[in-house]
Amino acid sequence: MKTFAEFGLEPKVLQAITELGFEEATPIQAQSIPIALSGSDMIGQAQTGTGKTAAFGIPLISKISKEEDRIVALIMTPTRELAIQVADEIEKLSRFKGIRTLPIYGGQDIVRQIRALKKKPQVIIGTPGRLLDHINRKTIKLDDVKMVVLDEADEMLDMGFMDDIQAILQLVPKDRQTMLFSATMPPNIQKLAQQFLNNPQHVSVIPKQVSAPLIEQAYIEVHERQKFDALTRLLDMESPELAIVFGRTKRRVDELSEALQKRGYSADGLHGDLSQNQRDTVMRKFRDGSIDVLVATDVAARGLDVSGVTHVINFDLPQDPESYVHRIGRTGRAGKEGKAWSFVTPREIEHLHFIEKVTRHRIPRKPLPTIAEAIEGKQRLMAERLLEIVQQGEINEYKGIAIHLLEEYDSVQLLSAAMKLLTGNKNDNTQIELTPEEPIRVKRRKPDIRSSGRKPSGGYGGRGNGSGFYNRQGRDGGDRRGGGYRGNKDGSRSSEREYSRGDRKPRSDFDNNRRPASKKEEASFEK
Ligand SMILES: Nc1ncnc2c1ncn2[C@@H]1O[C@H](COP(=O)(O)OP(=O)(O)OP(=O)(O)O)[C@@H](O)[C@H]1O
Ligand SMILES: [Mg+2]
Repeated sequence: MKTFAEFGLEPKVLQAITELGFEEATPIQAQSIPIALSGSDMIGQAQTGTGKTAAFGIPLISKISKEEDRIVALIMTPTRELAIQVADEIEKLSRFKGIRTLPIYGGQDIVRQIRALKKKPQVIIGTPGRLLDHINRKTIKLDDVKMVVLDEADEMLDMGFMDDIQAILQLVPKDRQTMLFSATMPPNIQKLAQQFLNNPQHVSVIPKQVSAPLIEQAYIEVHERQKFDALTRLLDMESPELAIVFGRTKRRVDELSEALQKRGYSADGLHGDLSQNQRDTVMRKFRDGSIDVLVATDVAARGLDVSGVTHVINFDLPQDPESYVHRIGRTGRAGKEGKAWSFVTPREIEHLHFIEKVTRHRIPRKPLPTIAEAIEGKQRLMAERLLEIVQQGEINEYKGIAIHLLEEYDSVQLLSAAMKLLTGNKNDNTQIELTPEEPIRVKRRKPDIRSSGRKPSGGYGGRGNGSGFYNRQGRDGGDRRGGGYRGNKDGSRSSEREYSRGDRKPRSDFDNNRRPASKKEEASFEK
């Protein structure tokens, strides 16, 4: 293990790293930091939650002078939430050095961004669409950019950002340093790397399994109509500190977060159709713990780092194994443990096996939590909360009435009644009906892709899963977005992607007679 002092970093950067509580460099950091400091281009791959942000962030800020009054570094991320988060981490890393960072993303008032740009930030972190918008308006100039980072590059291409990224990179002076981080290395990423990276060094922390080892995975077999009860029982049984529940569609996320709220859970939803203000508010609440269940589409699958996420629940299975890996990677981060549960309908078992095969990890089956287990979980939580309050003290004003009650009633009875009062805040009788989702099926992949194997090192080797999945044919972003998105900068694309992953039109063979073909649903598929 390497300490950060061994990289020869300046004291102000070291001090910030210490304040962040980082003691040793993670493997991807140990390998990337010296390469990035040397000025070489690089391509990095490592498991979720292993500190890739600091792996490029530390060398990046180390190479910037405080006196600089132009944009010298540009970081691109696929989603707005990620732009904010990465900006935040870079800012923390450079707080003693005093580097100015600015996140730039769609959905935010452009005039406000232009005003912020006048304060001469040195590092810009943004989504490609909005960045290009500023470049075209000449409110962002790239003439002095010396470092470019593409974070979650494969995802950006999947979202249809290839043209924008190419347009941006063409405008950055050629003698820059470029760092590309990507979970997978499909041909379109390789093409991008060939086109824009100069003799890149590959850093691939090759794990035995694709997903982070600290995540305990399990699945529960449920019928579509049992899913909601299964979820509430699971939440009660496990009482997560913070949980992310992934739903397949925006409609699903809306219905589910509303249903959870009705049942008394502190939950809220996140997807690409919400206004930027709503998205920011939900994320802020989740980060500060004022909501403890975040219901989200895949917009939250990549890169998001919220400490305290103890559980990820796939209410609906994702279409792609790679999306599964990213979703569950929202827990089990930075050396902490986490649990990932997936609901699988009987018709999706084959798809689950496919995910197991690609991720090279057997996912054990667990039984549906019983009502008794759910109640027990709730009681345990209440008992914990009671004891916490006892330890905190500050209950003197209740002691008088307590003594008075104890003179007349039995202590066990009194405490039980108090617990009943505490646990009874959830309105379990509210009828909940969710619009059913169609089951996910195994997508037929070209046989040569799955059997191609991968090169463990030195090439575009993927993450070491050995299945060749990470080398599969690229789903070229360019033809995903269709013709009509231009001028509707990156916000709309994130929403398109939410559909393109799993929200296929309902198939005629899916429960046609049970499926209410509501207008809302149809509209949501047409968008
Ligand atoms: N050396 C370190 N020691 C301890 N914690 C660290 C270290 N480096 C980073 N972290 C913390 O680990 C968490 C995960 O880091 P980060 O978000 O960069 O992971 P990632 O590899 O980019 O994950 P993902 O693939 O999901 O994007 C963050 O909270 C970060 O502050
Ligand atoms: Mg990341």
